[in-house]
Amino acid sequence: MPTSNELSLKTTMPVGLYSSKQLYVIEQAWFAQGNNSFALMQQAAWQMVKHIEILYEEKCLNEQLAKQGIASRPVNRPCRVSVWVGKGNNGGDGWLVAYYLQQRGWQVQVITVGFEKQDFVIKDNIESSNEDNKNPIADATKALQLALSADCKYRCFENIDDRSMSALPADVYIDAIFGIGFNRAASAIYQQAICAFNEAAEHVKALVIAVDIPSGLVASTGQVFERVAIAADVTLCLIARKFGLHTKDGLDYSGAVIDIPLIPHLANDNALIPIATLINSPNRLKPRRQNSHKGSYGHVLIIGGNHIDNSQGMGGAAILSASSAMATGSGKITVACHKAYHGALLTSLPDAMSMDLHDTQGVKRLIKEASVIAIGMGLGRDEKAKLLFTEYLQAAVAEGKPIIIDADGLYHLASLHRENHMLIAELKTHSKTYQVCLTPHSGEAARLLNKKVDEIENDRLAAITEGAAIYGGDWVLKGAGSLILEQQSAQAHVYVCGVGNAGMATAGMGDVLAGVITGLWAQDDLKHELRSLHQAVIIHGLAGDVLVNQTRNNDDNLLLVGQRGLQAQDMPAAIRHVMHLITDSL
Ligand SMILES: NC(=O)C1=CN([C@@H]2O[C@H](COP(=O)(O)OP(=O)(O)OC[C@H]3O[C@@H](n4cnc5c(N)ncnc54)[C@H](OP(=O)(O)O)[C@@H]3O)[C@@H](O)[C@H]2O)[C@@H](O)CC1
Ligand SMILES: Nc1ncnc2c1ncn2[C@@H]1O[C@H](COP(=O)(O)OP(=O)(O)O)[C@@H](O)[C@H]1O
Repeated sequence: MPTSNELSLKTTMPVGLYSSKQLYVIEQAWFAQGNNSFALMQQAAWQMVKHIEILYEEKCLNEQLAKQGIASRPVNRPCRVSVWVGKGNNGGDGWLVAYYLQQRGWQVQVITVGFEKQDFVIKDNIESSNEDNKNPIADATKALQLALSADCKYRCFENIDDRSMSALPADVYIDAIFGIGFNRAASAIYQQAICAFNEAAEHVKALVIAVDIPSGLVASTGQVFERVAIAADVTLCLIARKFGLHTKDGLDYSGAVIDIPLIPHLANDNALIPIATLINSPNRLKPRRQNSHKGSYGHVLIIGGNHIDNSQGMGGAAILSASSAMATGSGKITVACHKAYHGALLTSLPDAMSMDLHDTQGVKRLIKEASVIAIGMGLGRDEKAKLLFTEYLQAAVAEGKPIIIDADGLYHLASLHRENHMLIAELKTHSKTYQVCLTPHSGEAARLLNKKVDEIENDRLAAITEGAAIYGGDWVLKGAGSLILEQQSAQAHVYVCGVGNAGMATAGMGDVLAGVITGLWAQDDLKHELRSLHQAVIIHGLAGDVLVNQTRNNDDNLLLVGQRGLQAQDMPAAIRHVMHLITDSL
């Protein structure tokens, strides 16, 4: 997570993200050219060993610095590694890593999971049986045989009560139980092994390194079943970056990701276009033209902030969206909210104009004038609110306006879809010519797609794709590693947001995002890419990161603030700061 000072300097390249299926296609294309699969496994393992040694060295150095000079790296004993292997090729990688580390002087213990006794019978004709090609020996078996022939010590994992698993306190724990072949909830023995691994590694404060992907994490979705997965400090990602490392649970289990690309991507077909692109940096903005005026930066209309039957009030939602749109630099803002909030609006944002949400003629006149319309934040879910939503959305479509639909607007949209209301088809047609954006979190997406929240969460990529196909427009599926689907360009593309933090899991952050999108879209002095949806999501995430890294001056005391207690109302100042940092100087 960058500090605000680093932010101005740090630009990272977008990274293509792939599914397991694509990874297998890349490998097969390589083998089809006559390249040897075991040689690839050896190359993978050898490169990983080099990384493991460097990573362990770095960890020791950092601990040494923290303890002010007290060396923590073992000086009078070998480094110790515990390598946990499963039966697939990921386990094969693990056996070879163990073998090479032992050759490098490490004290090695392999813990096997899911093996039978006969798996460990030493075969002395591996090379010859492989050469006849009738019964080629699996790469993972060859790797195991090589390690056994070099006398690598191993133990079979029995169950979680087997305390001897932690008998060898290791400096480094390597996870090679499952790789990209993991695709369903693990059976009991594997679950126990994963939990035992995590417990033992934590107990001895070892460096935890996952081979290719942490075991228990599904490479194509980022799903973890029942929170059972290896919690890695570092993942050594082979061949190509996996989608699941960067969204949903992936962020909690992968640690730092280091790429080991190994081979070129030879397969030359559409199947190998990355399923998504990870982005961490916004596009840079040009300074404003000197000869410009407020009209040059658009007029935003926020429709929301209702007060339902004199009880529940949601004025803050519209105010947060408006302040955030203003912080991005939009020229003019009007908020159509309940009259009860006009005072609060003008107190916190005197720059905004106000309109009574229930003055339908007045609001429709504004829809005509505005450059972008955001609707739904705190609009309410009752029938009266639904009528307002329908009427205003119809007007915005009829006027050919860019539209952002968020929060309660999405609730009503789902109802209209169930009723087969013609507005759904009209909105979809509208989205082919004008910018339209829907910004659901998983709960809202579930309603829009008439599914359970779990179904959405278990395959977020499938959910966003289905949503965009049904309703049209660009989509943000919010949450850790938000997905952004843009279909305005010739080919729909999905981005994964690589910035932002869990401090942003707080009420009002979505209203802020809707404001950022609206504010950017209004500024048509910016080129398309600079006010794209992914640009808005990145700016929003970076603003959240700036807030949790800032130092606050409280009287004379400098206070470092973190994720807990982050408030949406602090976001506009941070957004403005990010806008400044990403703008080239004159
Ligand atoms: N090809 C190459 O040369 C290279 C490959 N490389 C390495 O190979 C890795 C991919 O290997 P892989 O395809 O063998 O998959 P992997 O994850 O090791 O194991 C699959 C096994 O687990 C089982 N299984 C799955 N889910 C399960 C569950 N929930 N509970 C229980 N069992 C479950 C599954 O069983 P099945 O589904 O077949 O019933 C199968 O037996 C990749 O990540 C990289 O590390 C690199 O070395 C580069 C060169
Ligand atoms: N753990 C997290 N990591 C990164 N971003 C997050 C996280 N939790 C929430 N956010 C972001 O904060 C915003 C929350 O939106 P939402 O749930 O709609 O809030 P609200 O409805 O209260 O305004 C989204 O942009 C989301 O991506």
